[in-house]
Amino acid sequence: MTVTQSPDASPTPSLDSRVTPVEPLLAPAALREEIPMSPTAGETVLNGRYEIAQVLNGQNDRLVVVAGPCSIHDPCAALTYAERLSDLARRVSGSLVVVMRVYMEKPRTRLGWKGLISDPHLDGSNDLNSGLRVARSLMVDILETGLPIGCEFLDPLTPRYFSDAVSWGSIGARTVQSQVHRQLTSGLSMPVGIKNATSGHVEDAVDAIVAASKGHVFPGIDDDGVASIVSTSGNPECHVVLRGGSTAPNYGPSDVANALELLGSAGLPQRLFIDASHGNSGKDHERQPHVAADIARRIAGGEIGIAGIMLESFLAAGRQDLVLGRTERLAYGQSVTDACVDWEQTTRMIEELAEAVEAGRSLRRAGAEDTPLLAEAALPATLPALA
Ligand SMILES: O=C[C@H](O)[C@H](O)COP(=O)(O)O
Ligand SMILES: C=C(OP(=O)(O)O)C(=O)O
Repeated sequence: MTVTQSPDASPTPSLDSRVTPVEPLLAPAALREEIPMSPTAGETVLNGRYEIAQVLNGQNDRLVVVAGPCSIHDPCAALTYAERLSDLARRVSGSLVVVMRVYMEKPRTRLGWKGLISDPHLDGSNDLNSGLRVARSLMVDILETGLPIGCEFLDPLTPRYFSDAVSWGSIGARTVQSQVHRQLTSGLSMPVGIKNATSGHVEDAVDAIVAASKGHVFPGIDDDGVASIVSTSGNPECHVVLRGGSTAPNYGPSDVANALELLGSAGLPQRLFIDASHGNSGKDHERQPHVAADIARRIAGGEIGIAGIMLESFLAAGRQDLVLGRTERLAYGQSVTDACVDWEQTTRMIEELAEAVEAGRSLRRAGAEDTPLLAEAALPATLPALA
């Protein structure tokens, strides 16, 4: 068969038959210079990382609460939420380390809006350079309220643009088995929660923690955006997040005990987070308070394996459909991805969790022995020295 080629065809016809023009992406260093972090914001990031690591390794008996919208679509509403959460966080700081969920990248089951970095104008124009600017700028503003930030890392290139602003990272249920994400995690500078797979399998998260704890060498970009060979030293601060599965939740005492046993048999610290949303609430926001109340009751009763909880929460309850290009139709402060609990419910849940931590403490103080949250022997040799 003779293949004829048109005169204006690509000089490499086997390349790019499905790629429309490639455009330049701004460089990470240029973005960081354009939107710098103040010393106060930088201190919030480092304090957040330090406090979360201390809770994870049992040196601090508070509970980490990662709360915020399923996704950020409106920076103004997100900042209003941050200001409220920051006040609440200060009030409960004796019992809880509150981190705001600032999710800028959304992994989709099939198709859908992929988050503020991918499509900041919510109109399908996919203006990634603006998306990176809006995302970093909002993160810096949130840090100024004194709140540390948590987010999911989805694209392997984007962390260089904003990971310096993040105190807690997550690898999601859809990417937990991905080698690319495990390599990425091995080089992240903060504690990272690894979700169980959407199937409910916790083993995948344990495998990812082991893989990410070691150093890797892989392709990436440098601060100038140049394709580079990246070498990492491994991340010893990864932990499981139980998020439920497609057929059942996994926040109950036996689910936690099984996950802790899996961690123990892999030589990992026996502490984990629980996501009150997603598979643990069947994506029904009205079930989240029940999940959080159950966890609060168990913490008050002395259960010690739970280091953190995730809540999907925003100003208004529920969710709404996003029609690309029709943002004037959107209700203020309501999620455009998964349904969230509203601000009033969030306050009640966080206060209840703070009381539970205090009750658990009193129980331990009253006990004949002072039960450590994590036995010294269970700490991995690789844990970094905490200043
Ligand atoms: O947390 C958000 C969603 O659960 C996740 O991005 C998947 O969303 P989808 O199933 O609506 O695509
Ligand atoms: C996508 C998320 O969760 P999961 O990976 O558990 O589905 C999320 O927390 O936004």
